[in-house]
Amino acid sequence: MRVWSKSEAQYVDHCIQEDLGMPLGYAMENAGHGVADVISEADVQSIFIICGTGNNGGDGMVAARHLKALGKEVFVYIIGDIDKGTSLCQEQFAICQKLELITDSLDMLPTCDCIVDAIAGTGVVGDLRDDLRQELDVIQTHIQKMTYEPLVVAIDVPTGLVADTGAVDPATLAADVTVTLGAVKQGMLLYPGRSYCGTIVEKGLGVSWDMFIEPSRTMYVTTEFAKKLLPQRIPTAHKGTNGHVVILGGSEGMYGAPVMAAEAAVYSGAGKVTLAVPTSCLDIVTQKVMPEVMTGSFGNMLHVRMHTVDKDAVAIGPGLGRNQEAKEMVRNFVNTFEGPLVIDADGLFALGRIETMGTTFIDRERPAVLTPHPGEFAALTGMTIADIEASRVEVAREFATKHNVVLVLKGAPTVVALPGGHVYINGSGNEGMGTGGMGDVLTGIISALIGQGLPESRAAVLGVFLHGNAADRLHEVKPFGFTPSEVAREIGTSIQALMTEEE
Ligand SMILES: NC(=O)C1=CN([C@@H]2O[C@H](COP(=O)(O)OP(=O)(O)OC[C@H]3O[C@@H](n4cnc5c(N)ncnc54)[C@H](OP(=O)(O)O)[C@@H]3O)[C@@H](O)[C@H]2O)[C@@H](O)CC1
Ligand SMILES: Nc1ncnc2c1ncn2[C@@H]1O[C@H](COP(=O)(O)OP(=O)(O)O)[C@@H](O)[C@H]1O
Ligand SMILES: [K+]
Repeated sequence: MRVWSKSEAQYVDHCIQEDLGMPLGYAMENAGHGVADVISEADVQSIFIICGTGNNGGDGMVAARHLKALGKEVFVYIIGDIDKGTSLCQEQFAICQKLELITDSLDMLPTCDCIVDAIAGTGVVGDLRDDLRQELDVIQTHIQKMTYEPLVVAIDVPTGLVADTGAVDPATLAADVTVTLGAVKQGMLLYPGRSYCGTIVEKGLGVSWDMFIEPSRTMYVTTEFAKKLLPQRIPTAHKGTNGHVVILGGSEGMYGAPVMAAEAAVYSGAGKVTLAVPTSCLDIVTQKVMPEVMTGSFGNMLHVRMHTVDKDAVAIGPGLGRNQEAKEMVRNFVNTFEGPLVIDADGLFALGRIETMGTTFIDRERPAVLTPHPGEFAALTGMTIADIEASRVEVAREFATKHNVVLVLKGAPTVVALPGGHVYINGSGNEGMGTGGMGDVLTGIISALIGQGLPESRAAVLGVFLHGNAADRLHEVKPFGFTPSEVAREIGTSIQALMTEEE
């Protein structure tokens, strides 16, 4: 599903008029009609529509007209000075006035079973002004006093949700349904914004927009989308064609991380998996790991090279430790290994600031996959975690393009940014995943998918989705307390569910 930034929404708005010569009112008519369709499908009879004086308010008034025509009781309440509104908004206001839909008080709001937020959409500039905040607070108080819960519908975005970042004004009304126009806005998929949107329904503008903006620059990864990324298995597939994955990790006291990564690779369909650990860890790791995983050890770079030469995917980092020796080993390996590579956890730590790696990543023919959580990404970039979280899509995009890597910036939601500048916002996963080892499992999944022949970009996007989807299945049974290993064991079921998903 395509995701729009605020500037893309505004650019489409511009192109509809300038390039197509189509009056924007046509798009508004479609938008408002779409909103009315959604509301009319809900079991509500009386609708209180709160409109601003921009085009979002215009959409609200178009919806009002359609809902009235469907026999609903409709009230339109305007916030702001209509005389200073956009011409389209004024035009719709004049019609609504003649239809006697306009009310100048909130008195009827508590009698309605649906409240529509058409105050503002992508046109909000800066923080909400205090006068609007006060109006929203009054509306909120009215809603809270109601003896039943009205259906709250937001048009395009809930007013005060920042369309690019997902930041939300304290006065923003939380919606049960957000009818978004053209395409979902980025901030609706990012927290805290995501919690304010309720169910997201996309409605078209009556015109295709993909001739104006790149159709795939930012995508939301849904089940239908992920299904298209699955690897195909030929009937004659054997362990040689399904990829040999090597996990390099482990250190004294950190045996679990590489074991979980290796086992996740097995559960994700790798043909063969070798877990290579420092010599001192070999015995204990061999006892711990499932029998399907082969084990090996390394004491120097030569051993590391022997384990990794000609392999189909190599992941470095889980549980490797942070001592100088480990750090040098990682840097040396990353600087010289040209095969398919995933770097996670202590492997990322060893890189330090990404600039210290010179042109290592830029020179690679196959981009490396880096899987940092925000803390690790902060160490790679020198940014604060707060700044990363405030614009995770844009910082991920910039990093991936600048350094020629597939960046998996983990979190809620995880975003995958590709060297070409495309970003995939993951649509699976849940809060039950916040438990040690969950990232190690993801590393194993992505490595196994690369080993099965998927390009790094596709493996990362699909791997992140499958990881979250497997956890979502466990979450249905228990909200938290499921383990990373259980998530790994669920991957096959997630793949099966994707395969049988209806188009
Ligand atoms: N994409 C498309 O192709 C199409 C898009 N369409 C629709 O157009 C919408 C965008 O419309 P837009 O650009 O007119 O702005 P919009 O969201 O109504 O906001 C303006 C209102 O917000 C207010 N306001 C602003 N800042 C504020 C603040 N800090 N604090 C307080 N108030 C503030 C501002 O008040 P003012 O500052 O003028 O007093 C005014 O009332 C878009 O979301 C979608 O719904 C469809 O109609 C068809 C095709
Ligand atoms: N609230 C959440 N919603 C969705 N995914 C989450 C959430 N919390 C954690 N995750 C996922 O769990 C994984 C945790 O990875 P990481 O922090 O590297 O764990 P570890 O270092 O313990 O292996 C990431 O893939 C992350 O996206
Ligand atoms: K709105």
